[in-house]
Amino acid sequence: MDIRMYIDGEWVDAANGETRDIINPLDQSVITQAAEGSREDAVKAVQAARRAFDKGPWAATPASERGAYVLKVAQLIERDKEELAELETLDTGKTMGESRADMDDIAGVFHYFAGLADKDGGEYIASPLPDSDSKIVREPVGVCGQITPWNYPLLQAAWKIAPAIATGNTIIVKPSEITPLTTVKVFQLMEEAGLPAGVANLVLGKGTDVGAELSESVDVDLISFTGGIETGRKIMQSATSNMKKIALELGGKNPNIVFADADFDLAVDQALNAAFFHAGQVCSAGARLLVEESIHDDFVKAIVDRVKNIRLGSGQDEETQMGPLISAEHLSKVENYIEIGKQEGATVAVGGGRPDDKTLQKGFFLLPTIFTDCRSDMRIVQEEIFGPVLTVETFTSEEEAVEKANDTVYGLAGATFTTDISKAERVASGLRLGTVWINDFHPYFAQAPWGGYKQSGIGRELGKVGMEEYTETKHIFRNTNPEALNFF
Ligand SMILES: NC(=O)c1ccc[n+]([C@@H]2O[C@H](COP(=O)([O-])OP(=O)(O)OC[C@H]3O[C@@H](n4cnc5c(N)ncnc54)[C@H](O)[C@@H]3O)[C@@H](O)[C@H]2O)c1
Ligand SMILES: C[N+](C)(C)CC=O
Repeated sequence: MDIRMYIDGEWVDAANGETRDIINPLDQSVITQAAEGSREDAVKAVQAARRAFDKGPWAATPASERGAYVLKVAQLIERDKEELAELETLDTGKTMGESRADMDDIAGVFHYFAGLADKDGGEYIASPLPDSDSKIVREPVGVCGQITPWNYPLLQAAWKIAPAIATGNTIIVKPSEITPLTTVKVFQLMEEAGLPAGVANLVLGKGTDVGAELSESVDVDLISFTGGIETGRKIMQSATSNMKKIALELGGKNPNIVFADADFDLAVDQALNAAFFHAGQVCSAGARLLVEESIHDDFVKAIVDRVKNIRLGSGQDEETQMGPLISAEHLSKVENYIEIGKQEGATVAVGGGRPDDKTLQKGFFLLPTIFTDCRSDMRIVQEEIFGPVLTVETFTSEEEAVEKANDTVYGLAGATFTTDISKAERVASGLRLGTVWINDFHPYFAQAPWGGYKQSGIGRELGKVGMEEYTETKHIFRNTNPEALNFF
């Protein structure tokens, strides 16, 4: 597959000719080489997007027509779903089941925003002044930079691309430099759908070059970023160059609260799903288990027994339940956290190292790991590890559970398991999180907003509110009987 950039309707190599090896996390083989863009390429893409917004017809194209383009992209994604899923698995190591679920979500997101594109006709409000009309309309923000991470490469891009182009913006997408494959493929599909030149641009390359250029550029009106908290901080600072709008989807340290009255088997099953789906490399992973003290020992025994049976392997093998981590660098970061946990006095109940299986030695595999005897003040409980590592704490009252769950700088998502629905509703209301699941973990879909409280982010993606992030609100006031005031 030709991994080049798409700028102003043309597929191009990096201006300086640089390329990067794209590594398969399963066995460290080189999948392909990708163009490695620089600031120079980012500047060209911003200029193309600027021209397409300021001079092109895109923003003024009827919303129903823009919606039709977005719908066409959805249909092309559905047509190529299996190929896209295979590419995502190759690039990230996630299982084919996980990749197929991503592709379903991605097609759903394009369908949803295609449908919303022409639904907002503005609104008249009751003007308090006589002889006047007062109308509120929403218009596109302008040129949008969109920076995405490696864990859900295409899904996170789709959440940004679909609402942005549906509302008449022009975009420059910068995927993670280590996982560009599916984003490139979807740009090929957008070209096939007939999107005009300059409306959607793709620049590959490092965050510190391409990403920084997009965040600093005074020609970019909005930056939408999904990634780590420290990168988010830098982007927020760079965005002050022209006070661009920012949307930040950052990390999480997500609590999963299990009460003694929960359906035990369901809660065990979902605690594993929460923590180990995609090897825990999920912003909303339920990495922090809070179990009511009276069932702690039984619960830990049950999850440890099941964790021992999790099948590690190639994402392409339909029997595999957990793939490798994304890179050598990330594996070493997660292993370091396991050492920190031991030094802090937590107990490794299961896992804690790399697998012995000889067939897995070339991949970035780590055994699913559970720490017990954890305290809220430990680094492994407070910091986002972003790997298959679960910490377990206990509580003895509803109030203590909520207090402990809220005791991190993050506020992305979390869950509670109980058969007492009133208790579940009280807990959901007490949690300072953007998403709360009751008796479930992980569901998200195009219709519901996604985003974080506290340091998990700013703004929301998905839902109507996610669409509004890509619009400016304008008040148009018309005096229907103008007369001179003669003040001066
Ligand atoms: N809240 C959410 O919805 C959500 C979803 C997925 C991932 N995440 C978070 O993403 C993180 C993992 O992803 P990652 O390791 O790719 O994150 P990262 O912050 O290292 O990188 C994300 C993107 O930012 C770019 N980047 C890096 N430095 C930059 C800079 N100085 N200026 C501009 N761009 C820069 C990278 O090249 C990449 O494209 C985790 O913290 C995870 O929780 C959050
Ligand atoms: C937003 N989500 C859950 C799809 C991916 C987070 O990493």
